[in-house]
Amino acid sequence: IRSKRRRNLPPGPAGLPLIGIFHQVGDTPLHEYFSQLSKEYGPLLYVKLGSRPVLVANSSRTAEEILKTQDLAFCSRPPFLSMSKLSYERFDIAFAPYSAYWREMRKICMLHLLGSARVRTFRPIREDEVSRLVQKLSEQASRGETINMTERITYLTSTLICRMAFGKRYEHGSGESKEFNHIIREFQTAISAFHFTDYFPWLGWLDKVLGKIDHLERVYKKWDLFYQQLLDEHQQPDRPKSMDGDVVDILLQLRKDGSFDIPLDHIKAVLMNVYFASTDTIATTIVWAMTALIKNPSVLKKVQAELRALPMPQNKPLVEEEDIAMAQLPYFNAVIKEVLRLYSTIPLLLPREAIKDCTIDGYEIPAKTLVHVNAWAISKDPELWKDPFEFKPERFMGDERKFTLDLKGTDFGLIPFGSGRRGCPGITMALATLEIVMVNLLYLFDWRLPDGMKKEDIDNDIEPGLTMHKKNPLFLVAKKFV
Ligand code: HEM
Repeated sequence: IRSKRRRNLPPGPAGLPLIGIFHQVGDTPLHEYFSQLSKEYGPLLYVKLGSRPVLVANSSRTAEEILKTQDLAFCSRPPFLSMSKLSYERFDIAFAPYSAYWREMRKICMLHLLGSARVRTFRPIREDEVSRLVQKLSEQASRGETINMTERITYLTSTLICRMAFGKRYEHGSGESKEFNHIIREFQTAISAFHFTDYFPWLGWLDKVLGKIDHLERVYKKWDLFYQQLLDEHQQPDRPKSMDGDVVDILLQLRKDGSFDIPLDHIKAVLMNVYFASTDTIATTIVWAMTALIKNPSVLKKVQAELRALPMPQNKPLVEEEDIAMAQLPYFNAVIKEVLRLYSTIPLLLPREAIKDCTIDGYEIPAKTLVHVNAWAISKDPELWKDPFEFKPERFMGDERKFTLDLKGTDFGLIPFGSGRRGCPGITMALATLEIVMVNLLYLFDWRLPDGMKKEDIDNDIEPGLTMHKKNPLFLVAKKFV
């Protein structure tokens, strides 16, 4: 009887039979499209994408309902085709369905890979890579060269994470580095590719006919080989002890101890998460930060003045993490928050799935509904944020409540790392990396636009995908300050 009754679903455009609202989205990024719809239909939106029912939370209150009050009902992930394939059929952390397996994996990773103590042990790698970056930038600065910041920063974060996770370092421009970049790009394209199976299951055969399944299989095989070689290298009996300590070593050691009793394929799935959840997100955030600062010279000047007042020993080539840990940097911290607010690195968080039928605001949400929390729209909500599209770190200064806001998902007006059971477990690693890179870029260099370019020429265009990449590279000119 219940299934025959019309459910009291949240409001939203009716869409067409079979395709829902797919045809209406066009080129508008999904987070912006949902945000526009919510102006008409309210903060809780229900639409169909193909035959898939989708719930979108567009306000801090509805986000809190999903990520906190009813977190347990909404803490699974949908079984999308590419994510499933590339995560070893969801035996990772990020795309795994809610289960005892996922809880155990997440607990082990928090304890051994991503907690503050472990993040501290990777400090020498962070400082070494940042000092290599500083060296490169100094050379380019002395020649007055225009620097492709997007390329530099992407290489930095990729190299950093590769060393921490895999114990590998590829020299910029080397054959190995080019090959690695190539398979990274293939992975990124494959994971965010559109598949009919996900939204139009009855057209799933088209994925096969169009060669999409074969392509996915090829990308999967290449990465499987890469992880297998890593595992083999790490298990060589003659591997020097001095090389121990990367994520592969930690996971293999836990497996040997018996405290992490999982097949090697599942270790590969975790390695995938660690690399792909970190590199792109951190690089993108730094590129947007530099974009915002070059477009807002008074903010750039103010944050540099705060950093340059740090008591630094003479002739030290780098601001180290120790120098930052001891300092009070309220304006710098406000700049980081404002970047994450304005640019929302992962605008719709990672998609969730309702585990069971539940009710929000009196509306019925069926089990298996795909759930998006629109972090981008929430952090532009004019009721929470004055002049929401302006870059104003000052909004986080002073004695307002927002000053103490901590990014960990306790204040639902700003949730760049999500919140609740599935919130980002890598936040400590992310913030430590963002901090050391940004402090050094701003302390050690003055920045300007290439000759003939005005700040109005820098666009905010974005690349479609889970992460909100800046579409066009950012070019800047550096001058060494000290
Ligand atoms: C600026 C950098 C980063 C941003 C903005 C970011 C943001 C996010 C967001 C929004 C989610 C989804 C949260 C949700 O569904 O509520 C997430 C999940 C996740 N992040 Fe991050 N992240 C960053 C860096 C990292 C790093 C450095 C790691 C380390 C490996 C990491 C590992 C993960 C994992 C494993 C998940 C899935 C968690 C789960 O499903 O249980 N992230 N991240």
